[in-house]
Amino acid sequence: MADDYLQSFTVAGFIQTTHFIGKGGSAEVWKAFNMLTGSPLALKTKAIPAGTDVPPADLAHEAGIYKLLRGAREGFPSIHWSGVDKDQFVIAMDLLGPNLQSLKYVCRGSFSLRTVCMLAEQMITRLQFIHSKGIISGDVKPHNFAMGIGSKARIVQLFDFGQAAFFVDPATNEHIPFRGGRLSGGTVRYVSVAAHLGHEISRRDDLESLLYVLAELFHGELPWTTESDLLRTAQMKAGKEFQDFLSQSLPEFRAYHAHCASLSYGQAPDYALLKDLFRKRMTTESWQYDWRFDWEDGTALERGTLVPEDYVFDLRFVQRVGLDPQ
Ligand SMILES: Nc1ncnc2c1ncn2[C@@H]1O[C@H](COP(=O)(O)OP(=O)(O)OP(=O)(O)O)[C@@H](O)[C@H]1O
Repeated sequence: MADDYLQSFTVAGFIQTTHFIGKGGSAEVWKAFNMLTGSPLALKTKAIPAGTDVPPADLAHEAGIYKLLRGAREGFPSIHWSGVDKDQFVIAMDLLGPNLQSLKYVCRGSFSLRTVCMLAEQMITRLQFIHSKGIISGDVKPHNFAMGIGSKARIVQLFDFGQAAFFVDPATNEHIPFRGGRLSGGTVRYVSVAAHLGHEISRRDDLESLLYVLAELFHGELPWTTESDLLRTAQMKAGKEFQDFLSQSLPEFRAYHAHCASLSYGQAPDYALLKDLFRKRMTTESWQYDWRFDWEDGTALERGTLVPEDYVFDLRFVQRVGLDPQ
């Protein structure tokens, strides 16, 4: 690992960074630890313009969203500290494990149906929770779901609320009115058809994006690729290409799509109906919700995971180097 990936600075007197993890749209993320407890942390940082102490609006907004999600039983990184420290704004949160995009790679490009059903249960529940707080993600993608670490290693965590928005007006407690002519945020590959059209997005759009994510995790690809331009991607999602794709896909995905298509702009999705689609499949196949996903147990994958069998502790190797008493 290059030296510049090993960087150490302290924040708020009790947090010390150890490594650079990565750079997002506008912020940097660091691996760190709490110097008082030793517990691992991740820091999201953004420089403040010289001579000011005004927090950057986007990161301050994200910190606010995390605070609103504090009541969740599980599934979101906890915030340990946020604020201005020296010349940067910092959010200190739980360190997460690998995201679903990396895990898909480890599983050679796609997940088994059992893993997709178990993921769907947790991912729909995460969206249901943020929606219950009046928040929509606006950027549902495999990179924004990561596994926890340690005792949370089988719990899917939703993170990165850089594009999150409120769909309930705090002044009136009403759903925000529909508007057109909006600039589409999110990630082209997964945004809803309405977002492509510049419509204000709502809860149904998060769930539509999740359908694209689940379908890609299962099939390994979607009809549109990174090469398809914006207009072509929108046409494929709304048109025959996605219909054809669905017709050869799982009945669960077809029913899920039909539900999304039936929702009006301000209507609450039927989360239970969506979860039931995958629960029924788990029951029909006599699969247990043991949360042992493919990356932990690759036996349901045709070609196993990328981790070769030789990594498994091998007694013959121990004998060869003379460590075995016999
Ligand atoms: N709490 C965390 N623990 C571990 N890694 C994290 C954590 N938060 C973010 N990361 C990683 O840091 C990198 C940058 O994170 P960021 O949240 O900015 O994501 P991004 O999706 O790249 O940003 P954007 O969507 O704004 O372009 C990503 O690789 C992300 O997986």
